[in-house]
Amino acid sequence: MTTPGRNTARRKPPNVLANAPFRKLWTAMSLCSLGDWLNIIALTALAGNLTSGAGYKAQSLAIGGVFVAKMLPAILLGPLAGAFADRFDRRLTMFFSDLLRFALVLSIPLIGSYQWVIIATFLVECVNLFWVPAKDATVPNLVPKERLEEANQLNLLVTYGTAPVAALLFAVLSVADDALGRFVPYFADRDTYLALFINAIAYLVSAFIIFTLKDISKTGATATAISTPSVLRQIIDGWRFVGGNRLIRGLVIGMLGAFAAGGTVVGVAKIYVVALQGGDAAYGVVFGAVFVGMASGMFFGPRLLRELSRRRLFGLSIVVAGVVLAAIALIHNLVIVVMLTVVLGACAGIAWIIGYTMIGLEVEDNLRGRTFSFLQSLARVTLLLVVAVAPTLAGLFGRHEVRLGGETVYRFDGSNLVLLIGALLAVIVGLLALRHMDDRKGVPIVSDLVAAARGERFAPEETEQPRGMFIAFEGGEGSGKTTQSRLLAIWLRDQGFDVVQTREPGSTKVGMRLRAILLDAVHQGLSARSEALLYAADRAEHVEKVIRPALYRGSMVISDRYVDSSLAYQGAGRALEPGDVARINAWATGGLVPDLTVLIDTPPSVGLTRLGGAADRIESEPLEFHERVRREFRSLAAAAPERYLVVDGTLAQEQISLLIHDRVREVLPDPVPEESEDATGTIPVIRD
Ligand SMILES: Nc1ncnc2c1ncn2[C@@H]1O[C@H](COP(=O)(O)OP(=O)(O)O)[C@@H](O)[C@H]1O
Ligand SMILES: Cc1cn([C@H]2C[C@H](O)[C@@H](COP(=O)(O)OP(=O)(O)O)O2)c(=O)[nH]c1=O
Repeated sequence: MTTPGRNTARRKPPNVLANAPFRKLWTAMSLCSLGDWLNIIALTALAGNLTSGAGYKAQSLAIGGVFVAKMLPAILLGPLAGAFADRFDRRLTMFFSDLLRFALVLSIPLIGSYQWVIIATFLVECVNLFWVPAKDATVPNLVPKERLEEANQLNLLVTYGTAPVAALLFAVLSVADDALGRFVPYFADRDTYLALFINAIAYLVSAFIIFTLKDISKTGATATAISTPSVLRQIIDGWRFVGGNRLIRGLVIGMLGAFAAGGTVVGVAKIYVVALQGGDAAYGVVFGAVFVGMASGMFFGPRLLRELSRRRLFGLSIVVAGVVLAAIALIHNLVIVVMLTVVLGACAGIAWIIGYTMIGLEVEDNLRGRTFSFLQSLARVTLLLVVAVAPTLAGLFGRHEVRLGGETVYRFDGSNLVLLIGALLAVIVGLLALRHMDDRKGVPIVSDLVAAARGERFAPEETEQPRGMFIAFEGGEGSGKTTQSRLLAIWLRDQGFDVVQTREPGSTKVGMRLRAILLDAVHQGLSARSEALLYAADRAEHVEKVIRPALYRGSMVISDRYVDSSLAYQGAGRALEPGDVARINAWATGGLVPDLTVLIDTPPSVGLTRLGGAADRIESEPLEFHERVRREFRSLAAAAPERYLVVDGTLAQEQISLLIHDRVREVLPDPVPEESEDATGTIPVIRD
């Protein structure tokens, strides 16, 4: 913890935990969260133990019952209690809630009947409905506004971060309970009691801390009123504005799929562990494994396979979660199941964090808060359904044995079935996400994965190159590029090709803005480097949004200017390092090189005089600049004659066209017969 004024003194303001009242509240919250998690694990385990003589079906249903009792109050009565809680003195509300929870939890082992487990669970959750909103409303009172986000993050950390701690603590406590049972007969065969006692004490300590926290305002009057719309309302409203966005819809469904996969394990863990001859300690370990995995997935996920498209990683992690879940369902070995559960949790965590981040980026600022609360409500309902339905379904299916010939018998119980169904769902959801959200269509996912594992981004080989053809026109000002590229487009269309005619800069939405900056004579002070970067930015958009998609469709793409213009104008004209200009452009275009570049070589003295209208920022450069540009174009062409056609721009338009056709005909996928030249004769002359 940070002390104000010490290591954070210089630039960073002090950590929110330096605020003593908030620190106290946070400690109480951490204890309660730990208690809550311990409570759910201990009670489901206890429900299983109390009904162990009643058969598989009754035992499963009993565990499902605890989950339902645990989650129902929040969904049914949440908003009601929220409104109520705001009218009372918050400190006393929390204090008495803690005392009540202490008494209720303590009564469970003392009474020791299944019915009371369910009733007490339900009551504890009803009390929680008062505690939580009182706590939520108190935080903004104790913490300055600019620290609120940090405080909320800390809240989230203890809410979920205490789960694995509680699970492991439970495992340790049930072992300790066994040991204690040898000396104190009361604890013998009462594996979960110690955990419940600790749980009760956590609430009691929290009550004490809250009681000493005098800074909590007495009523809700001074605080920002918090209104919590019902979970159902949030979901309906939320779907209205995110349902229309295809990407977000995919993300939400995928995230819930991942969540449900983790939830199935939690739901049937107890009965599955019993079937695998594991005790309560083993149950705690499996429960904890899900959360340890999730936490590490959320932490390492963003760092994992950096070169892989996030959308692909999202879909893949859900598919892998499904496959791992299937393995968990089928392999009857506790140690392997625990290890696989960590992997499953990690996959779910990766999917969750990627989805969360992507939604954060996609959704506009003013809708983001609502979207996240929608997501959390939906996750809660999904979890409720899964943890309640999973054990119930498992119970109804019952226990089965399959004879595999001879002595070998394979057990296939309800829990195996439920896990398999969960696995199937996750795989389907993951595959749908991969198909609908893929941003690297045409690139095999395996090659992408192998490259990403090596820390590289996979660039398609020659054989996977787009089917279309890319022709660029280059040359100085007024050399006739626009005229000739249009004529070529018309000629190719006449041959039946699908042609996309485009130009640089300014062929995309962003590109048009960049063009305005680049060519407006007003921006005289633009530095050479930023000019080069802006042209490269325009090109990156152009390649990704226009050229590549067209090439993948099999179209002919004709671009008026491309990378060579930057090499000539920014490299030679502005005297930037040619290697640098080439590198940023190779990066911007993902290495896309034209199949043919037509250089219309015209002396600047001729070209510039052909232009009408006011000169733009580049046209108004001195003649010497344009001479350098021309020389660079020519030397680029000379260096790779197989990819260039250099034509004399002072020839007549028709002559230039014929020269271009001759060369293009050679490189076309289906050679165009000479007679087709007649078609061009009918084309009207194009004037600018
Ligand atoms: N071969 C040519 N001979 C004479 N004028 C030409 C020729 N090609 C084009 N022009 C004219 O020169 C001007 C500039 O041509 P344009 O195709 O816009 O060049 P660029 O796109 O290279 O700036 C236009 O008015 C066009 O009609
Ligand atoms: C594409 C590109 C263009 N330019 C300059 C050259 C041109 O003067 C201008 C493009 O203007 P534009 O009006 O399209 O002219 P033109 O008909 O001559 O192609 O941008 C660069 O300096 N670097 C580049 O990478």
